[in-house]
Amino acid sequence: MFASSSTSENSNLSINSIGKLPEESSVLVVGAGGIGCELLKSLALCRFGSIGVIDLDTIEVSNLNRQFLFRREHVGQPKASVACDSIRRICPSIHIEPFHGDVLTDPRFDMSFYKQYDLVINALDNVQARQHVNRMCLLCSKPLIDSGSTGYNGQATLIFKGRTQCYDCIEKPKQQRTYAVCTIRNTPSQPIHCIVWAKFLYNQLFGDNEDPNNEDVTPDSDDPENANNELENKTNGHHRVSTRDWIHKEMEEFDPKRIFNKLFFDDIIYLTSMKNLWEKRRQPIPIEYGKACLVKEKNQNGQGDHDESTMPKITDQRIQSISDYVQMFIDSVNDLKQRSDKQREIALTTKEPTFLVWDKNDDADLRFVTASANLRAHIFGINLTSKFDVKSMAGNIIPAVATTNAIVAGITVLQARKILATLPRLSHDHTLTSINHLTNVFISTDRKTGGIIQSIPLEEPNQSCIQCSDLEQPVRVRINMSLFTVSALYERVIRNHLKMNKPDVIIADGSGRILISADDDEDEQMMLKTLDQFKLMNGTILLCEEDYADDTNAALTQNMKIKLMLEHTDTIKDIDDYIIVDGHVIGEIKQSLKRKLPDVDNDDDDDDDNIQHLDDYQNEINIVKKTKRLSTTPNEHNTNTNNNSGAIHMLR
Ligand SMILES: Nc1ncnc2c1ncn2[C@@H]1O[C@H](COP(=O)(O)OP(=O)(O)OP(=O)(O)O)[C@@H](O)[C@H]1O
Ligand SMILES: [Zn+2]
Repeated sequence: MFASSSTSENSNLSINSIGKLPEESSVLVVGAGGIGCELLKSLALCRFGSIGVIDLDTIEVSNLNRQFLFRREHVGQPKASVACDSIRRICPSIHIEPFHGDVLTDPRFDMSFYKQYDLVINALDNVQARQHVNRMCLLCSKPLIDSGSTGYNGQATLIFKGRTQCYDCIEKPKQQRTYAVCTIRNTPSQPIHCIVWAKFLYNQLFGDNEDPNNEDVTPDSDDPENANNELENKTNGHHRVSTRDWIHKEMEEFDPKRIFNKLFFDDIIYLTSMKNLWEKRRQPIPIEYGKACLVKEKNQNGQGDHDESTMPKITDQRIQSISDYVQMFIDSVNDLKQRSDKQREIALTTKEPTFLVWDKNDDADLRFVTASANLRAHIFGINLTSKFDVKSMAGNIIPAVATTNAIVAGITVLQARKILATLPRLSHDHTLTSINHLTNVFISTDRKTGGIIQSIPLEEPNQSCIQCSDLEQPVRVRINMSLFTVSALYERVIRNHLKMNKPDVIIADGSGRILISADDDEDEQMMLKTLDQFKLMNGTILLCEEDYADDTNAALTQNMKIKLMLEHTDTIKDIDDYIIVDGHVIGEIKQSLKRKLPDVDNDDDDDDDNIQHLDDYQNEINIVKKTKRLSTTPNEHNTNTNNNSGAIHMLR
């Protein structure tokens, strides 16, 4: 089926006879959406003996057109369990088990969970979950197939620890386009600018106000284009008031009409006073609530629905009149206000957030963004956008193609069978034999690169990839993420236990986020936050990197890198407790590690016996690469003193 890169590969397929048979194998499928449903059906029909299915979601009407294991009567039920029920009807003898939960955070999905399976398949739709499963499979040495599709393109790529590139080896292109802040706040010229603005507005009214990415929607008076323009005295008393500050006061006696006038009248008047902006642009025209209700046209300039097609359109695909959008704005604001109040109440007694999170599949969320974006577009003389198109643009969606999903799923099952053929039969040793005959498979409509289905040789791991650069296991620390603070992690685990001085702590999720910077002073408030407040989760890997040079004393110089994996457990109830599960410290250590570095509270020297003394290497001037195993004896390091009350248990 594939455009194979060498004929010898085909002959290697005969090793199927000595490899594992599908009926003897267990596969974990993560994601039961578009590809997941196709995949489960194909795995079952190919007689795979045991399948685990993880999905966090429940079934929505919009899934039914392509996720054929689900029917209308299933809407609202968990995808994982309905998918398993449907598969059991096709293959009654199959052993298939659903897991309704988030692969990122659900404590059930720990290393021992992954170890039950011969093979893991990703059928996910987001980078974060894919990265997480990739890391878990590297940790557990499990073969992983990452399947995915975008429109007519797709892939089924193979990941084997230490033998191929992993998911993190290649930097992911930023999926979201970025727009200049001034364009969004002051001078939009395309529908997408208004949609981005409307999503920021949603966050300001109902979302996470502490999220630093939540850009203010108020006119930006620092716009460089408006330099040297005196503002305040030209605004006829319309002062610029930050929407974020304004809304908090306003929420008390909540009036959607006042919000309307602030956004679409007062702020626009202020914008028009920034004269330089409008020298070469059409000036925006403010609208007041009362007058806007009367505008029956689709747009101020007579613009609007340019689609001359005579095809009948479903309601959501139609452009509506301005007065319709005014009504849509008022109604959706009222709906969301009610929901936001309810959410705050729920948050008092649960771990739920206090704010709403925008979701393209939620009708009130979509109505709010459609109405706000179109009212703004009308003011700036920009074409209006239907609710249907807003959903696609705001959700950054490329439509899913059912046929591509079916092809990807078929190829993925073939890939799975080839992998099983490399696993020794009747043995618990999961070491792969030869993988020379395996390839990555891509489906591409770009004909320049070859056939539609292309088979590309596997590549070696990228040595600069954080996951693959060294193959030592990270130090695993078990904590309760909702109790353990950044400060406890830094002081107790990183400085006191791992004996680092002042390392950078980088979140190794591809985002480049730095949790703690060695160069900056510690922000006390931020240090007191718990790890889950930083959206760190079960399985997150932190890279602690220290490049400490003491000019006056070479013995204090150290260059260390330690990978720290966070494992969440609800069973730890004390905010200071943590458990080091096992691991290696990997470091490039100059001279002696048994030192007293400045600023490090070394009162608790209980690790000294385990620190390798490098005195024997004193004459070596070159950096020595050393691996130090932390203790493996349970409770050997159980310290419970007053000044260091965190209980440390060392387990294997
Ligand atoms: N962290 C996660 N844990 C478990 N399942 C996940 C996680 N992230 C995504 N998924 C699941 O992966 C599946 C991906 O399927 P798909 O790409 O078809 O998306 P969808 O949400 O079903 O469809 P659409 O986004 O088009 O509405 C979804 O069912 C989703 O619930
Ligand atoms: Zn890698």
